[in-house]
Amino acid sequence: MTDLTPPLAPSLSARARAALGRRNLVFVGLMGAGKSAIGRMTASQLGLPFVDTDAEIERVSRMTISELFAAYGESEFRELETRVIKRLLRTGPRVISTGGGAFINEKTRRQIERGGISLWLKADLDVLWERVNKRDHRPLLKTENPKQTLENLMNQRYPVYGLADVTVQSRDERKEVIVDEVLEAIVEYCTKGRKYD
Ligand SMILES: Nc1ncnc2c1ncn2[C@@H]1O[C@H](COP(=O)(O)OP(=O)(O)O)[C@@H](O)[C@H]1O
Ligand SMILES: O=C(O)C1=C[C@@H](OP(=O)(O)O)[C@@H](O)[C@H](O)C1
Ligand SMILES: [Mg+2]
Repeated sequence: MTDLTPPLAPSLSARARAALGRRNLVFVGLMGAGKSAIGRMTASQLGLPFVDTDAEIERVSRMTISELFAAYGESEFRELETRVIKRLLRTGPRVISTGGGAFINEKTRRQIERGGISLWLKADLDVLWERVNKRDHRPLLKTENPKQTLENLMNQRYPVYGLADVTVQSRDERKEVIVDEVLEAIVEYCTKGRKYD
């Protein structure tokens, strides 16, 4: 007997995976935007390996990010971050979540531009603050007024994050919803071949 059931339409994950092809997907954006959490879930939906650059830096240096900042300062951390990201971009495809400063560094940004699709998870100050004030592992926020520091970083960095290929709004919404929006945005960007926001 012939099976007359119509073929199922490809799922959103499958369409996004096909659209991405051999390219890496690189999450950028400010601390608390959800790069690590949403990046990991997106990788799982795409069936791709996931790497968080902060975790990779901690693994190779056998130090925490806070220890690295304290022992060697931010500029040494950035050197290490650039080297790690360059290596990760060389093979793929994979999903890479960067630390908030990575895309701001010109050298690292050029590497990301060459090696993958950059996706800015954009969020309002209050959303970011709600998320980051629960933990204290971010050395840049160990200041007198961390919320003000975060706002200053927003003002400095948002024009640069705006150079990313794709922008998705991270907000007070379930992570699964944001992941679906990320997948939709990838399909849209890859099929239309232009900046998406
Ligand atoms: N859509 C979301 N809803 C609720 N919590 C979120 C959402 N996205 C991220 N988070 C939480 O916010 C915190 C910061 O997220 P994280 O992925 O570490 O951000 P980043 O890597 O951009 O600094 C984590 O506890 C994470 O689980
Ligand atoms: O914004 C930044 O410069 C940083 C963000 C952090 O990562 P998350 O954005 O994942 O918190 C981490 O790389 C380091 O503390 C510096
Ligand atoms: Mg992170």
